[in-house]
Amino acid sequence: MRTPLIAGNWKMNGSLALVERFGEAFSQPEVRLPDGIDIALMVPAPYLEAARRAFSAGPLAFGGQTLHHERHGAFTGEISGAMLAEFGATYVLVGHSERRTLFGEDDAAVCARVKAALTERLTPVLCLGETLEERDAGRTEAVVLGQLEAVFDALSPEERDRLVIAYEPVWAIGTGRTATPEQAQAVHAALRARLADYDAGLAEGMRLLYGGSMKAANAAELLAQPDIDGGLIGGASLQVDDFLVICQSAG
Ligand SMILES: O=C(CO)COP(=O)(O)O
Repeated sequence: MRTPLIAGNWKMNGSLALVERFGEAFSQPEVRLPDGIDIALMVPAPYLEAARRAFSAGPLAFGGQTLHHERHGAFTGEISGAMLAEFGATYVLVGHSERRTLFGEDDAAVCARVKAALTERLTPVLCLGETLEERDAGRTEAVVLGQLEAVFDALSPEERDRLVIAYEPVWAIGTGRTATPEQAQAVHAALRARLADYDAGLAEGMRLLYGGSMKAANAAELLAQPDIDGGLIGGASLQVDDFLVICQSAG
């Protein structure tokens, strides 16, 4: 059995006050969360210390949204995995489509960042997804499997076991246009089948999250799919009540 993971990606949103609000809301004794799920928020880097304090007593883990592949050096504006780990982060997103398209991260850069995260004992959440043009051209599987292979081919079997994968169709991110449960399940099944080519145990244990306009109203039917093991949530992870409902849908 795979432990579901509900992860919020705040992107360049939120505030110190929102970190506090989440910390308080999730540590209330009357809050009912399913047993045996993992919950994490990927906060903007300036909020890491606040997250460390506000989430310490509750069920929320936290992580970064990207990292540089070097530990330190003359890379103005960048953040290293060592720094994330120093603040108590346990996860880091790698290869989010916004990083790929807006900040020019190619497969080689994504791969180097995954390796850097693993070196720091962070759990990389490797993000994959096709654009609308690629889907319309019938290339969805080729694109996402290519993104998967670009990283997994470069890792050892022990390293592969330590990743989480998030399938986020680019056309569903921030658009309100969610993939149908069937569309998402089909891609997740293809990803798991490709992982089985590496190793059956790897495929069985790998957590595959869906992301792209997941919200309180559609989380349950997406999370009910056999190969969807959690969610990566943008907009709805900025609302305490919505995020709570999504977490409750994972039980
Ligand atoms: O990009 C996403 C999470 O990483 C998804 O964002 P939305 O949930 O806002 O569509």
